Amino acid sequence: MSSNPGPSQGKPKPITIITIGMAGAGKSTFVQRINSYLHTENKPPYILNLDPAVTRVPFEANIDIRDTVNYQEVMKQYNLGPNGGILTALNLFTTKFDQVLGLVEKRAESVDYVILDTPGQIEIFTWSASGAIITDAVASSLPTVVAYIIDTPRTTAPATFMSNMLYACSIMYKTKLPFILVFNKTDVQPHEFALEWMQDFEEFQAALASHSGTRDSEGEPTYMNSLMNSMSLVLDEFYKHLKTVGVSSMTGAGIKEFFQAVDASRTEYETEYLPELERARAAREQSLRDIKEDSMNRMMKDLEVDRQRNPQAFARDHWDEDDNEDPDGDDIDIIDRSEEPYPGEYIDLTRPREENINWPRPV
Ligand SMILES: Nc1nc2c(ncn2[C@@H]2O[C@H](COP(=O)(O)OP(=O)(O)OP(=O)(O)O)[C@@H](O)[C@H]2O)c(=O)[nH]1
Repeated sequence: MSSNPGPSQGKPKPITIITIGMAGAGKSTFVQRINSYLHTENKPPYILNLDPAVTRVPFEANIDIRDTVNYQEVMKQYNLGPNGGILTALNLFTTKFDQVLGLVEKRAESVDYVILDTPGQIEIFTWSASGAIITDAVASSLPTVVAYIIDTPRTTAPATFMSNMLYACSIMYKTKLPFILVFNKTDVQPHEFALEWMQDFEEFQAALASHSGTRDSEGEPTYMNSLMNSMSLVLDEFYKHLKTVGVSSMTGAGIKEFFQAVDASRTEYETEYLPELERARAAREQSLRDIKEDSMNRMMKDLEVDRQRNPQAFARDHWDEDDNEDPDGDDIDIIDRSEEPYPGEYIDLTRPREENINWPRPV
């Protein structure tokens, strides 16, 4: 695994797009659309399908999880339901992910974009250990951006919109990666309403108030209504860190703008994510060094206590460098007990091996 995803001499490293979204949001159709766009731009991408349960993908994946793990077999063998089967299949595949990354890195010189299509059940990727391992492995090797696909026609109700944004927010803070909100299916429903709600929380609160069911029988705002009002203020901060694009995976509208957002994310990755990653790496290494040093200090302290308690023994045991010279020339002092006559043998003290030994008897 490469440890330097930063800009190098010559061709910049390919940027990885991880597509995530609720079931039916249009991830696969979107991947197919960006794939055909990149082909027309003469920049064919490298595609990974990570959905083991998908029956048909509308694109030719370079690496397909289904070639490695048979999800139906996993369900049978491990006696699992569909979601457990998908999760276990993804876990099994993750154990081989270093090979996947090796293959991707081999193609780094010839491709500009690597695309990951993830399982339809969003939580299987976003909240599983394997999803986190895959995301971290890719992001520590190549510049990476998350494309969060939203089903725009199904997000026009303020409560649904809020749930979707909270989900996106949690993924963004979990991965800490550059994040693009992709409002898909704009051929059916333009996404301007969402932009207005994101730019001005009062617009969102007004939309919320105009929806039925937001007041109880006494005319007071319901608990949900108050909660969502407050959340809209909280999310205001989250919206500032986002790029948004409206696309139609059906017609291809907005795809060019999507790639402008992706290319802009490279800078964000290099200036924000990468230094954070290197800081985390350095902190981890420092903490390992600290643990080692602490153990060493404790061991030396213990030795010091022993020396003070028993200075004569210490004087006898004093390690003389000259005494330590190995006549054979190989400086190994470790004793191999397996050379002894009865290595590791259980000794039954009640039946001494040599009869002439006078074992003390209990009185
Ligand atoms: N009108 C319209 N329909 C779309 C668009 N994108 C996807 N769809 C439709 O939305 C449905 C779901 O699309 P998929 O690409 O299968 O969605 P997905 O998120 O990959 O689905 P799962 O992986 O099963 O969760 C399909 O019927 C698509 O034809 C779009 O931009 N416009």
